Amino acid sequence: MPEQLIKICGLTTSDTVDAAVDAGATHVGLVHFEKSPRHLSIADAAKLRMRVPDSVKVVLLTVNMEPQPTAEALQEVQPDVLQLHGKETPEWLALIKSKAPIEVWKAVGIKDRTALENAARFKDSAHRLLYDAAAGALPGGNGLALDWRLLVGHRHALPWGLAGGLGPSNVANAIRYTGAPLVDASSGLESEPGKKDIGKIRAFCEAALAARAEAA
Ligand SMILES: O=C(O)c1ccccc1N[C@@H]1O[C@H](COP(=O)(O)O)[C@@H](O)[C@H]1O
Repeated sequence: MPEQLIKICGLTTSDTVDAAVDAGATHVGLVHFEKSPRHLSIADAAKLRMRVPDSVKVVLLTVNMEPQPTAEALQEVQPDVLQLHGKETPEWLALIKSKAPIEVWKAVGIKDRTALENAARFKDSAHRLLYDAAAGALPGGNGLALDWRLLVGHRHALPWGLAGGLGPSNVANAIRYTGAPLVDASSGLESEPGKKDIGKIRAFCEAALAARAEAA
């Protein structure tokens, strides 16, 4: 049975990074986007990154950031994965890849079947697609779920993950219903915008791992 991948995103403190690692997250996400309540400076992201053991991957999330500053951020933070959560094109991804050979995930807002099919345009430029609800007030991190029914039976062009409105109470159903190999949550694990709740992080990881074990 493949491992259930779990990404806890928008972590901003040492204790919540440690809690995510201890709870079984396979990926921890650090957001560098000034409009986000989860924004970290590159220097702070680099400091938090140092706490994460090699067994857990660090994902740096940016939104429409130009390739040159992106390359500089990658150099400083040394993440394992770059998650692009804006309107970046396949050409943009290719340019970033030419500057820094790193795993690149493209987040795509899914409002209908056409949007899901169009995500295949990243087939040669991304390593993974992350399906999220179509943008709300922010490009992501809005706690909005996409219509999971769209994913059932879909032939994915790349490895993929499910984001958008996930939390401890719905992640098991999301895994059962869609078979998502990776689940990603941020605002659903907070007590207020930007403040992660350690109890919710633990409950999310436990529910995701139990759902995957049940499917075995
Ligand atoms: O978390 C943010 O503030 C954010 C800002 C800009 C783009 C993406 C952002 N978060 C990512 O959005 C998805 C869904 O989040 P949620 O669970 O619905 O809150 C996830 O990948 C977040 O990391």
